[in-house]
Amino acid sequence: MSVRVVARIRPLLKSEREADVILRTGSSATDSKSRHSIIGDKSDKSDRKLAALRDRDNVVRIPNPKNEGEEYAFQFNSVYDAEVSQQELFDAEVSPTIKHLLNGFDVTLFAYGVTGTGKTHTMRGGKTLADRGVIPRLLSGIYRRSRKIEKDSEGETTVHVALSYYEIYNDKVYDLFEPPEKRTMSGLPLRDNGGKTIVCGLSEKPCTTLKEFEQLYDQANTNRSTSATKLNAHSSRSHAVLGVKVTITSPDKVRVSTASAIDLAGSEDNRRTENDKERMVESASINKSLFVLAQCVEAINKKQHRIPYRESKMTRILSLGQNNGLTVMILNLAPVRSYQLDTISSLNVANRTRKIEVREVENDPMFKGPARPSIRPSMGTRQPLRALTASVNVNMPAPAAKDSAEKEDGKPVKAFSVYSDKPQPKLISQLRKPEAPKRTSISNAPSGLPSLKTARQPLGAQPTARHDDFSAARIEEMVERKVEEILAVRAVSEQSRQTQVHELNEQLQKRLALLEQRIEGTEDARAEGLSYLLMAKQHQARGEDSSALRMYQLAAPHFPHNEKLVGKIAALKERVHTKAWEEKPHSPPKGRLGSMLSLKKDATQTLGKRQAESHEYDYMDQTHTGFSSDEDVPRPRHKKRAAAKLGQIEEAPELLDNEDPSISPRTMHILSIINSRDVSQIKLLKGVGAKKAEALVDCLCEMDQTSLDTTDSGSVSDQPQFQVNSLAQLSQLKGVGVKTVENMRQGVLA
Ligand SMILES: Nc1ncnc2c1ncn2[C@@H]1O[C@H](COP(=O)(O)OP(=O)(O)OP(=O)(O)O)[C@@H](O)[C@H]1O
Repeated sequence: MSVRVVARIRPLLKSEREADVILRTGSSATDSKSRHSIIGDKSDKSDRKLAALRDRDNVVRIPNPKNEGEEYAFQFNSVYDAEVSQQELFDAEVSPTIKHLLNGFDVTLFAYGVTGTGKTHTMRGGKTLADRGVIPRLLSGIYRRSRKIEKDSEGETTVHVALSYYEIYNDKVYDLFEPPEKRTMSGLPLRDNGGKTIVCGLSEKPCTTLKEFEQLYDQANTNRSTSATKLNAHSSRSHAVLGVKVTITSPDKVRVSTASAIDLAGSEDNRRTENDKERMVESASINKSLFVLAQCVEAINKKQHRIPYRESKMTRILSLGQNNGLTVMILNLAPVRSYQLDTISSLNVANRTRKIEVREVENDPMFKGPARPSIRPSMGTRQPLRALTASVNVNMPAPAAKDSAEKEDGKPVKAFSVYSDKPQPKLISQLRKPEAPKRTSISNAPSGLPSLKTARQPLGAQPTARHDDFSAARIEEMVERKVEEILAVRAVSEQSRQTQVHELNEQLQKRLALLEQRIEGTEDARAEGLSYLLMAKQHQARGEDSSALRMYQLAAPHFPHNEKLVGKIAALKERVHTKAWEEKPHSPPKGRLGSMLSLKKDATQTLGKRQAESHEYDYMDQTHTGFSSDEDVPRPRHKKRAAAKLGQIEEAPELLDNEDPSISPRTMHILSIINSRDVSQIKLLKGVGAKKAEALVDCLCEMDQTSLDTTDSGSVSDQPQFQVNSLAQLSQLKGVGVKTVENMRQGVLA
């Protein structure tokens, strides 16, 4: 069966003019009668009312906005014009569904249309009896019919009505039976339950009379989000869903069915509403959900694989085409031109909705088992398994219980049940559905329903009827047990998951720290390497090839696999050797610091250069602080000054012999000045002065002489033999101390 779509055209409002009416109903051409059928004429009112109801053509016509001479025609299951009353609409469209509802079918009634077209008027209506809308009339009809069923069954069957009422506002679900202060930001969540969408945490109010309903409904409607817009003084800003759950309990079965009455919010053209910011947000949400609804309708029509129900809460709840039972869509229309485009759009959606097929399936009834004598009083006083089994056995006829408890050989059978994962009969409140023959025999029993209990008693003794012996308490017990087990397993797995996550986090942190260290280390090393390169270039620019070579060599480990650098070092080495070979006839081979001693002798030039170098070192300090921590800077441990005796230098042979490969550029600079034996340069070092410089040079010359005496090469050289290789060694020279060396260093830094 397809969705039933009926169109209802509202009368003109006070602000609207008859001249603007563009909608027509009926099959005839643009005659005055059909126009009248919309706007109303009190003279032959009742005749036209009937004509409208009997208008089997059921067509709504609207002119093409681009060509007034052309008309679009939309056919629906019924069309109701402005003269049709609330009572007539209800009698024709809603009343017949009540019978289905009480027979176990779900019923969905929803009003769809542009804002201000009469959806709320249709669903809720006004306060007077005549103005009451579909919803109060539906409830009235349900109660009336329920009383009849109860009366006809002489009290054997009872009908219970419970209500839920919620709104979908800005795509969030709020319980309308709860005051707005109790709302949470996120609203109530939705869950899928056996193909139906349910709202979690929704309150359900039992409602036994129409009066009670009216109170509850009126109160709840004060919680609904409505506001005045330019198009409707009482515009609904949300979709409101009233759920009427009807539970019919007869001696053998329980039937539950639900009627959903939905007053959708209307689509809005915000060029016309002049909505403020808040209204615009609401409007966007309303329009979006209605757009999704239209998309769902289109997708169903086109038999697409994916229907975008889940893109809005409203479509998810409405589940058009997925819900079972009966669905009636009331398309509300305004007859005037200002609504023309929106009306055409609504007519299109409704027209497509008409083609949606819904399964006319009744809800499964829940059949009741034999009545149990007692229900377990509370969860706290849970009985042990054996005792429980005994309580189950209470339901068995005594001889049968005895028979089954003892085998022929006298051995008692197991007095407990084995729980298994095999499919069990339906649990919780839904009791097992008996096999067809049993149902037939029950329904055919002349004595009617009261005979059921006695008719079923003997079944307990049959081997196949073992499951019938589950009492409600037993079933509840089993469910609780299972739930507890599942929860325990979940708790354990959640705990272990959290531990895993924690461990993983720690590991991740460690790895991150390592990576950071590695990156930082690489950066530092690279900066150091770059400083060496810079210094090398400066030395080379000044023609100090040996110093440049040394700097390049120091830089090399920081740039492994750098072929350019390797090539540069090789070329420089070559050049230095050639130079040394060329100079050989005039000068002997240089000491370990070789060409470092080739500083220019001109004092002013040297000073300028020294200042320039000092400046460069400053730059290096800023870029690489590692240079300030010279490893060879002696730490002043004692006040005791190193003796300026040659013999005492031998006390620190490692400093002399082991040339530190990581010697810093500043140290190298100081040592090169010292080894130059140039008093004019040395005296410029901080804290040295002329006297100290002369004493230092004397000391060095003395050392040169000594080393000449100790070598047996016999070669005579003008070049100094002894080279100071570290600051530690320098601090041990005559007239120099740790403090002086520190001063020299600071002088270079300053
Ligand atoms: N059949 C009708 N008979 C008399 N008045 C009607 C009818 N339909 C609608 N109206 C009037 O039209 C106005 C707008 O109706 P209503 O508020 O029901 O529109 P709506 O479609 O629910 O709008 P919204 O989507 O903004 O909530 C109201 O004043 C209402 O009384």
